[in-house]
Amino acid sequence: MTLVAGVDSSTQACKVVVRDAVSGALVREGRAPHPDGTEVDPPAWAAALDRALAQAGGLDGVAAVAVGGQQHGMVCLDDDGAVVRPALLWNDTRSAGAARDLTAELGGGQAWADAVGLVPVASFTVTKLRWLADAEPANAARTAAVCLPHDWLTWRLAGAGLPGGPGLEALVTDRGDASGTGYWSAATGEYRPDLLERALGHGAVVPRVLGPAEAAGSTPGGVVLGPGSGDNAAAALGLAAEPGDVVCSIGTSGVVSIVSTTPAADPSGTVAGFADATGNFLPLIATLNAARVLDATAQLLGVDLDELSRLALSAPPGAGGLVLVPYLEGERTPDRPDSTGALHGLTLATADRAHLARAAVEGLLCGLADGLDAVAATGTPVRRVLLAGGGARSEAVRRIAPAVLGVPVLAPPPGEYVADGAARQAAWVLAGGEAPPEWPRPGTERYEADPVPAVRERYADVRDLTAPRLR
Ligand SMILES: Nc1ncnc2c1ncn2[C@@H]1O[C@H](COP(=O)(O)OP(=O)(O)O)[C@@H](O)[C@H]1O
Ligand SMILES: O=C(CO)[C@@H](O)[C@H](O)COP(=O)(O)O
Repeated sequence: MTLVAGVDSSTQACKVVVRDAVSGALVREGRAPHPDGTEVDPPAWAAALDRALAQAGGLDGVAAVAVGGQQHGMVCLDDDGAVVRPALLWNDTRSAGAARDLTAELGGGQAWADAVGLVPVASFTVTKLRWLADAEPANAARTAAVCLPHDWLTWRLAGAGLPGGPGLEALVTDRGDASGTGYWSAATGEYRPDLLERALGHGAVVPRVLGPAEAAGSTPGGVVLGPGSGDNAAAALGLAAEPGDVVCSIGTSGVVSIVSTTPAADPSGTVAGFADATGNFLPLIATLNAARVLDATAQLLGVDLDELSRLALSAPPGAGGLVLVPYLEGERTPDRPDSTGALHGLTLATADRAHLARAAVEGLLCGLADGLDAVAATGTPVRRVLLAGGGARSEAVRRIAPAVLGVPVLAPPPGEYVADGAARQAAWVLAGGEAPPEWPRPGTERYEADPVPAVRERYADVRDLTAPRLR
């Protein structure tokens, strides 16, 4: 049996799956938590990967491994390959001002959409580089190379950091993750070094962009490395999503993405024109507030997530007019980095646990419903909507989603689809060929509900009525 491993180095944890390269059958798995916060020292990811791999039985007998990872995080390296400062993650909003500056400097959203298929918001790497240049010029000056979390972990697996290990020139990435930097275009397949230099103040080494099944070298032990990808592109691969398939992921981020054969370039900045991990495209919207809205509401109510789900399902659709605007981390879509969450519509009748639980689920889903409208407007007809991410383990989310989104949703069994996608990519690198190996598609359970447009209408009325964050 030939084994392959897939890694998901996501916001909250590192997950590893080891699968049979031919059948895709799960053989072993492991996971380890990541530190909290929106700034993380990359060695903490390497330590979590080591722990998760050890729990999964290590790479013994594994022929190939690939890494999927949270997108956009800014990993700056000096000439010797040492990390310059802790990485700013995708959900760190301190670069919101830099995003506004960069957008204005290039002449607005249309110019950025034309250049790289996206308009800067605080999540994208390019804005973090400008923040670094403005706030920490000495660190910006020391930065010789810039890469992303999955690129850095792949490079470490190749032996970087070990005596005689590879240098900066060996950094590699893939189309999926490169397309989230703001200085690589999914439409042209080319870097825009001028945009990186505009942000950072000088040029820097960037990872070579590999093809979807191109080997990224090997570990010192001889395990073949796949190019890896951003977590959303890897999830699409793990779910075997095809053009027209929408993946709605409820993890730390809320994501709605659609596999498409054509690149997207939305000058409003709502939809980011990313690439996928197979050679296609992945227009995507992301929110900063998804599963953790459920975590926070459960904590507020002093219940676990199963009880939160039960409470939410016991309240009526629309929660009697109670609306939770879920901007607990600020927000990216819509672009409100300085906003906070809010509760509207409190009455004696709605001031109870069940209504609040329902409002939390509906609030996060309303953000994703706006996202579904936006990705559907990019022109690729929506074939089906798949639910993924840790938050999809909530029965309330699965049952309320079709009412808020207005379409039936398909829920695959709970699983680690990002890590699965990375493992499938590793198997593809071994097998070669034009398409990834055919592994059995995850079965899905279909959830349907009568659409309740009033939920989104009331949400739209109040979502901008929030207080600014205290800085
Ligand atoms: N049964 C459940 N109900 C609701 N949320 C859940 C459930 N199980 C896990 N989660 C949530 O899923 C989130 C983690 O999801 P995951 O997709 O792994 O996140 P990430 O990829 O961002 O690290 C956590 O916030 C966790 O509370
Ligand atoms: O910023 C984005 C997508 O643009 C996020 O989706 C990150 O990629 C983090 O993903 P999770 O850890 O929440 O899965």
